[in-house]
Amino acid sequence: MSLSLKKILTLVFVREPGKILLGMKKRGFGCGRWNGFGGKVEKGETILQGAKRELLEECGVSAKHLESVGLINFEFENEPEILEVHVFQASKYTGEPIETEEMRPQWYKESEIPFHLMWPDDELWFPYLLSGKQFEAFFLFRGMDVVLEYWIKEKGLNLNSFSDINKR
Ligand SMILES: Nc1nc2c([nH]c(=O)n2[C@H]2C[C@H](O)[C@@H](COP(=O)(O)OP(=O)(O)OP(=O)(O)O)O2)c(=O)[nH]1
Repeated sequence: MSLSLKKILTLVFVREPGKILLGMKKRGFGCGRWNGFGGKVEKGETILQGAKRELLEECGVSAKHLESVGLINFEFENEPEILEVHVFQASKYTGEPIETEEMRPQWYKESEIPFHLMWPDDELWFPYLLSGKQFEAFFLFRGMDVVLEYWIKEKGLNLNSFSDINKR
């Protein structure tokens, strides 16, 4: 039996027409990078509940409805654990974003997303998120900065329609 350890995580992007809410991660994993809001799903909660809880905890925004947009598996070279990240977007929400101990939120125009200050894979799948296409993706990292291999496919399409299969 192969031992694959999977950690289930959430990632939520709050959207307004032409704008997206990002947060500067102030501590822990991904510190110093702009990202959506999210974290580990806790025991006893659903993925959706976990996503809403993290969004509220990290920036004070309460999502009325979350739409599922993506599923990304991350592997890190020489590490057994796989991160399964469930990506959502919220366009209906209450509350104004506030800074918390974990995140400093800021609205960005969709045309001015600071990819050079984000996880390097984000630039590759954001086009799907921004154009409202559901997607699945896989990234193999060396450390935190180098993507060794990846694929991205639009959900619902078959293997022949992979939009990217790459080795770098
Ligand atoms: N955009 C983007 N987000 C990522 C990548 N990898 C990755 O784990 N994330 C997200 C998923 C989660 O939202 C977040 C990591 O969660 P976390 O470790 O901060 O979880 P947490 O808040 O429960 O952690 P903790 O500090 O409370 O222990 O980063 C990536 O490559 N790109």
